[in-house]
Amino acid sequence: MTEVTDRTGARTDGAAQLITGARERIDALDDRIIGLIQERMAVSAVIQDARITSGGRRVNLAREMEVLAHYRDALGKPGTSLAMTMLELCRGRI
Ligand SMILES: C=C(O[C@@H]1C=C(C(=O)O)C=C[C@H]1O)C(=O)O
Repeated sequence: MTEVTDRTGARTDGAAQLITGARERIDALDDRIIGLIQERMAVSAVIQDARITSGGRRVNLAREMEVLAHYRDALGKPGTSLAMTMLELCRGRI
């Protein structure tokens, strides 16, 4: 059993190679997801700043309900948790 196999938890070299390649794809996907979240945070900040400058409030709960429903419809109940975390990243804690 090679060192690669130890790191993956696989019991065969073939499985270890498959896992190593798939993990590289996951790391690349995670980089893209993080980049998209950072892009979303920047766009969200533009909206919040415009609303505050106009005399409004940072948070708009009706819109947040739409965002939460969007994620729940696509991903199920854990999608709601994911969206809540993302909203916190975008507008801070409320
Ligand atoms: C970006 C907005 O402002 C806030 C941030 C939101 C978001 O990041 O999706 C949603 C609603 C608001 O609480 C908006 O009103 O669209």
